[in-house]
Amino acid sequence: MPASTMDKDWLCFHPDPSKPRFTPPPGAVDAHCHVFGPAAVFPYAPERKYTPCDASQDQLFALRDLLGFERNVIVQATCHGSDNRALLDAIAHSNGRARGVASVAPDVSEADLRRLHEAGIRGVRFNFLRRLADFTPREVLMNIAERIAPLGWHVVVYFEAQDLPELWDFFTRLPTTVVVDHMGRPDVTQPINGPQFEHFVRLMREHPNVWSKVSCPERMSVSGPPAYDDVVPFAQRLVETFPDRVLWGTDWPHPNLRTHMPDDGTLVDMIPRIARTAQLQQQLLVDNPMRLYWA
Ligand SMILES: O=C(O)c1cc(C(=O)O)oc(=O)c1
Repeated sequence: MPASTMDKDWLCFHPDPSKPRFTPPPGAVDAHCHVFGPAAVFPYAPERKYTPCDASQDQLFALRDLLGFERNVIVQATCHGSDNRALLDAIAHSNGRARGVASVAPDVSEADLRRLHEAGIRGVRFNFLRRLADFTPREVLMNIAERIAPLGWHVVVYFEAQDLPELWDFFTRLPTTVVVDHMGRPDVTQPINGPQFEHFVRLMREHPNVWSKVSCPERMSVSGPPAYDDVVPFAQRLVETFPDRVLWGTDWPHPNLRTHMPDDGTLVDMIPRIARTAQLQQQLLVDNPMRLYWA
């Protein structure tokens, strides 16, 4: 099978997203999105767990403009492993309007880290979902975290809520800002004040270096599109409790969705439901991501 043949059941991103009704504030940042390939130029990693459709930097930048955003934070997708070339090329062609979160190999050199910084990388991503990445020992990850800390970078962590108890000690020992992808993937059929989500809120309350992305309703919702009503209270609670430690992103091109592909315009229209004042929207979309990525 050629390297670029996408998985049989792969859903490609929405071909024609709507223009949102909500207008983001000037300078808004889509702080979680990816590029895939194109594989002919930037091949997918041999150790990848999925083969997606190509989703290029030009398509990402066109979406950014359609949605009314000014900047992107591009997060290394697991299908590219620790080969960050597609990500770096996208940042290089963004006219200063993109920064990135990379994946790095344990033996990455100091010189490589400095080059990544020059190229616009401001964090590394650790993935704890076995369907996406192979297990890496905690001490190996801790060593990477200790080496990126002096650069002022942060660690982005992706895990599912049921794994937080086991990961708690590791997360709370990290020497950097820690940014949690997709609210720590709560089971939104459980109560908002039930033990699972309370545990995550406690992590953020007790550890002021922990931030959360209030992203990916399309992944968590059981009630489904276009409103994703069941996810709203979870995101709203984090935005209102920790207004200076939340980020928002589209998650375009939405890897591994199986049931439907969201209209990205609809996702943007959820923002005023989760950040209900102009002040909260300004923090979520502009002030917080600018502090973390463009300071
Ligand atoms: O849930 C996922 O499948 C997923 C995958 C990736 C990735 O492969 O990098 O990134 C995400 O933010 C979410």
